Amino acid sequence: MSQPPSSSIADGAVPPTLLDLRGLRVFVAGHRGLVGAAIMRRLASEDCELVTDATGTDLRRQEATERLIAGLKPDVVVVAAARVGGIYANSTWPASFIYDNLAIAMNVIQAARLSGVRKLLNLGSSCVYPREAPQPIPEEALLTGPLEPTNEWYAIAKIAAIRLCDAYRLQHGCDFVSVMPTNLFGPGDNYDPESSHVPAALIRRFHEAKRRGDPTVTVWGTGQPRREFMYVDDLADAAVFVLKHWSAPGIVNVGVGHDITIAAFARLVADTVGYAGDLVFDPSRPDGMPRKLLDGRRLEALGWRPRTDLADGLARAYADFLAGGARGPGRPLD
Ligand SMILES: NC(=O)C1=CN([C@@H]2O[C@H](COP(=O)(O)OP(=O)(O)OC[C@H]3O[C@@H](n4cnc5c(N)ncnc54)[C@H](OP(=O)(O)O)[C@@H]3O)[C@@H](O)[C@H]2O)C=CC1
Ligand SMILES: C[C@H]1O[C@H](OP(=O)(O)OP(=O)(O)OC[C@H]2O[C@@H](n3cnc4c(=O)[nH]c(N)nc43)[C@H](O)[C@@H]2O)[C@@H](O)[C@@H](O)C1=O
Repeated sequence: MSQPPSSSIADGAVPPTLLDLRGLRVFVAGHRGLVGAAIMRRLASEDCELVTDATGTDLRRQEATERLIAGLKPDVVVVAAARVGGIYANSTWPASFIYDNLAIAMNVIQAARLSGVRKLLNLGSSCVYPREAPQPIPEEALLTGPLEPTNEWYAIAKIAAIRLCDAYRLQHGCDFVSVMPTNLFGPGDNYDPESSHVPAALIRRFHEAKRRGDPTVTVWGTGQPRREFMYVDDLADAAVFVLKHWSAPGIVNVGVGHDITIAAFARLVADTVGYAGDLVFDPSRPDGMPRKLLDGRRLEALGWRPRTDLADGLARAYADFLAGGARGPGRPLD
């Protein structure tokens, strides 16, 4: 398992601390997920008390969620619990993606207010932006156009969560903030072929093809879409940075500042895994959003930078996969 970055702030560029985490009780909802586990690793180097839900409460249930959070009495909540999946899962199970994510956001945010939580960090996603948003995508592009159809249902739930945080700030004075990370990958990812995102899907597919000696591997879509990929421990570092140094309505993008075609990304994953065969593209599979590069200047202006290079991050993710770190598809659909 890779170590989280200790700090990514250049000397002399540290902005004022708005929240001192020392001695605070921090509840990470979804602490076993890709993002939640990375945030737990990062918070381990802060002098705070980590509290988790050992019982696996279904956060879609309002009363159970309110009971849980009232009992845990956290000062800070990170909402990393969500129904998450790649392009196939999002387009195949729209009801689960909109319902689960609306319910989790609504319940956790309300329970946090009721129990007097001092700060809440809501995890959104770059998929909240319109399909035809300008590139790189500034935060101001939110709600300016139609969404990408392959993840519209999920995006609507994620946008509702952003607006919940803003509404609670307006009406109740709650310090609830939202970050929009780009596509993530890293230790403990979901490697299920149906519900995974492209990094985990391709790591597994190339690994299995190498083991079997397959001459070709199929990559979904045309290979032409562009994506921006961030190693999840960098996102975790940004999340803790935002908790400490950001307090405002609206959203903050978290990206790496450059993107890559899926074709080039697939070749990089093949090289990481040591697969030397050919790639075959399957255009019968959806490409999804043509491009999704975030404008990260808002966070950059505060002094935060990512630190993990894509090839290095992929090597760490593959090492974790080989060491048995892969997670399954998560909670069943109902
Ligand atoms: N992965 C990515 O590329 C990106 C992720 N994000 C955002 O980060 C957040 C976390 O995503 P990620 O870590 O990848 O997702 P994962 O699927 O890896 O983890 C999701 C977590 O949510 C928990 N969970 C799901 N449903 C429920 C429920 N009904 N009640 C309680 N807990 C639940 C899971 O619990 P359990 O472990 O018990 O199953 C799991 O711990 C999401 O908001 C997502 O939008 C944003 C951009 C990119
Ligand atoms: C983070 C973001 O992620 C999701 O959006 P997405 O960026 O389209 O996610 P993806 O990782 O599944 O695909 C990226 C690209 O890669 C191509 N691709 C090739 N081969 C495989 C493949 O084998 N699996 C997958 N999943 N994609 C593949 C695929 O066709 C597409 O062009 C949202 O639904 C939503 O969950 C969200 O928030």
